[in-house]
Amino acid sequence: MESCDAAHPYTLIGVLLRPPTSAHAGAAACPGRFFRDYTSRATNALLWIALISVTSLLFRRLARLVRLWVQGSRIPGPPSNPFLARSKLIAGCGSLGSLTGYLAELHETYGPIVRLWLSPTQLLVSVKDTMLIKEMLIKAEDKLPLTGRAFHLAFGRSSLFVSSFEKVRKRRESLAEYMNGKLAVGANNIPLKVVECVMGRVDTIMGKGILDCISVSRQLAFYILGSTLFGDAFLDWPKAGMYEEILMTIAKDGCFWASYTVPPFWSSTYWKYQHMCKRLKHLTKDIIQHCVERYDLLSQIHYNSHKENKGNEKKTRLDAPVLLDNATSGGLFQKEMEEYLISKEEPCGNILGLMFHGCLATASLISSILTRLVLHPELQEKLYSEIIEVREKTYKLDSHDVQKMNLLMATVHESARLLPAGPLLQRCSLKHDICLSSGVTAPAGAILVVPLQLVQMDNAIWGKDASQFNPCRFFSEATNHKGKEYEDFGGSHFFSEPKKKAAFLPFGYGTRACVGEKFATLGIATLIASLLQNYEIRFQPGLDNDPKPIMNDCILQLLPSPKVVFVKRSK
Ligand code: HEM
Repeated sequence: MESCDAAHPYTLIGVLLRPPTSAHAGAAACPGRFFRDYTSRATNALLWIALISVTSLLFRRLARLVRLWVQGSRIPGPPSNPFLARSKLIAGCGSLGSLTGYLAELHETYGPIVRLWLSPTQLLVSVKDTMLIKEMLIKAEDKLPLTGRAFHLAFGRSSLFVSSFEKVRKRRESLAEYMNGKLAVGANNIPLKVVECVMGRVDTIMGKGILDCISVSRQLAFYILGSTLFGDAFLDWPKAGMYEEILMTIAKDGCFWASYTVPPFWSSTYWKYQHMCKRLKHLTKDIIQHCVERYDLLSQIHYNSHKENKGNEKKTRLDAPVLLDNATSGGLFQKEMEEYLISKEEPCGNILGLMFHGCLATASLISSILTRLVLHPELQEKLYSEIIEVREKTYKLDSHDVQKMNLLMATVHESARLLPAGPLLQRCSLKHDICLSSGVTAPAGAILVVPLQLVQMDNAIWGKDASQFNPCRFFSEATNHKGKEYEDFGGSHFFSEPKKKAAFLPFGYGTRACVGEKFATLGIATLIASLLQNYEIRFQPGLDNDPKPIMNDCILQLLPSPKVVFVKRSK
């Protein structure tokens, strides 16, 4: 008989090779030993399983990395070792002023597709040729995981702005339908109310001191989007100012904190950021509550859920805000609103994400337009005449009338061309390699980008004056169609040349293109028309304003925000 203390082969192979009889005999002779034996073997087996899983995971990662290096090295680009990538990148961007400047030089040397190592595990592939851009933006369906993480960290669970296309596909479809239908109608009425609301505030701010284009644009964007999503109740919501401030602060830091793979729990600044995100969520719940009280949403939802049983006809509320009106008709935010009302814990991720992206992008475009208008008083006068001409034939200015204003629409497009919301359109394909018709294969996981400023200001496509502000370049087709209403306005009707059309990408293109393009274009144009109809925008007198755009190599720098005044027009 074996002693209880006898040495056992506590290894996987040992366990497998051991004759079963001895174990049974030992266990029968000493019952405590059976359990000890059993526990040790189970622990051993678990450790082995863990070791094998971790090793295979590491091998898979290593294999993916080697694949990335091999495939990356086949794409044209500067000869660089992925391990020395960061220092090369910093040197390249430093000497040429920005990443876009560096990419411009690389495209000049290596052609329309260029690779650049950002770190040993991060490969950036930049595409500049318009046909290849289209192909890439259709084939690459995912966004960078960093984007999804930034939204998730700041706003919580969401079914929009998530990295994987599979996860956003359904929500995108319902949102697109909603935006292109109801919001386009809502855009008719909102801007004038927003202009009145913001101008009331602008008068107060001007009384206190100086007003700059960026802060006015932020307020306009914030209120136009807020009142579109939440209804008129948003305009008199007392906490709107605080909401805007927190939203903008979170916008600045989002990507920085999301860049940590493990959240930096040790940093007090991180907790301050988290605290701010929490406050924003509370404020979102507050505005929903405010709307609920204003429009008696609860009874609407209740009424709605019982209407089929009772056979009642649906009541139409003409004054209902888009969000709430939509809630009653079973669309966009009904799920969020109902979940919130039931659980009181709904993080409102989609609402916050839309407010965040919509406000930032819309504010940037409005600011770009206002700056052009102050710089070009003659354009302002022409636009005013165009607005008055259309206005005389109509009862009240709406988005259908605005589509007839060719110069105004061209001004919105030209401003978007010269200053897109971000310097790069980014995509990636999480699972599959992307094979392009040029023969280049971008490996799965690579960061695929379109350098927007280079494409939208390419002399070869837009002509020698590509970097100049000239709304008339969009006119070729618009003038031919003068007087015709653009039912399907999507930003492309002005172009007669397919090359230019393909090189105009401020709202992206393809599978993950902006869902709010039509709404934003029409909403902003209607807003600018309402603004110019009532006010003239001028430089603040007595200040040293030099807002001329700066050209650095081929890259247009951000416009400085000129200090402005709004002068009421005499009717
Ligand atoms: C001037 C205003 C705007 C600009 C310049 C803009 C621009 C963009 C761009 C460049 C993208 C990425 C497209 C791509 O990767 O191909 C995007 C995505 C998106 N935009 Fe906008 N946007 C604006 C306003 C809005 C508004 C007002 C909304 C809705 C309220 C909106 C909703 C979205 C959504 C949901 C996505 C994400 C699509 C996805 O990831 O699947 N946008 N936008």
